Amino acid sequence: MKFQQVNRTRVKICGITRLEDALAAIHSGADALGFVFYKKSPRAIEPEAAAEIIRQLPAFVTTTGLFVNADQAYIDLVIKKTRIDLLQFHGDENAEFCNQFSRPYIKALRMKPGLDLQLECRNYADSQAILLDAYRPGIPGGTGEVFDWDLIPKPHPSPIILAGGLTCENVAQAVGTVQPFAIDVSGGVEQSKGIKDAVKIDKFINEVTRAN
Ligand SMILES: O=C(O)c1ccccc1NCC(=O)[C@H](O)[C@H](O)COP(=O)(O)O
Repeated sequence: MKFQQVNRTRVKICGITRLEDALAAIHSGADALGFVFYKKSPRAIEPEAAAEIIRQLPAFVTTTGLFVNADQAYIDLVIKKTRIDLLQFHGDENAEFCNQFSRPYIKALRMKPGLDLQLECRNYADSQAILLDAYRPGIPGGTGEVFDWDLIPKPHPSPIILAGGLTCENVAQAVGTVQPFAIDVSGGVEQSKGIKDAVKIDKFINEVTRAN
C-alpha cells in the first residue's frame, strides 16, 4: 500500500524554463518542480539548461523530468546531466519501460472515455503516484483543460496527482472535491507558455493551503 494520507496537498509547478521561476515557486512553498524534456512542447528545456537551474536549487525540493515516448538513452542522459529526482511519463510507455531507470517514476494518464483507472493503477503498481490530466486527442498533455473530477473513483486506487486546467480560481474546489495527494499546474500560473508568473504561483499555492 502506497502512502496516501494527506494532511497537506503537495504542489508541483511544471514547465519550468527559468531559474527565477523556480526560485519564485520555492519561495511560495512549492514542493516540486517539473522540467519538460519533450521537444515539441512550448515549455521544452534542454538537459544542460535544466541542470544549470537544478544546480542552484536549495535542498528538499523534488525535481521531476517529464517525457513523452522518449528513448531510454535520452532519459539516461537527462538523469546523468541533471541528477533529476523523479521521472514523469506522459506517453505510451509501459510499466516495464518506466521501471528500468535509476529513478522512481510517476505515470501520467489522460482521462479518456473508457479509461479503467483501477486497472491502470495495477498495471503501474510501481509508480510513486498516478497523475491525471485532461484528454484531448493527439495532444499528450499541458492542454490547460479541466476534466470531470467526479470520474476519479474513491477511495483512490493510488496516490493521485491532479492536473489539467487548474488555476487560482478553481484549485481550492479541486482540492476539496478530489482530495488528491498532490496538485500539478503549468498553464494556470503562466504569463505566457514557459514563462511563469510569480504572483499567480503565490496565489495558487495560498489557495491550495486554504483548501487543506
Ligand atoms: O506542458 C506541456 O507542454 C506538456 C507537453 C506534453 C505532455 C505534458 C505536458 N505537460 C503536462 C503538465 O505540465 C502537467 O500535467 C500540468 O499540470 C498540466 O498542464 P496544465 O493544464 O497547463 O496545468
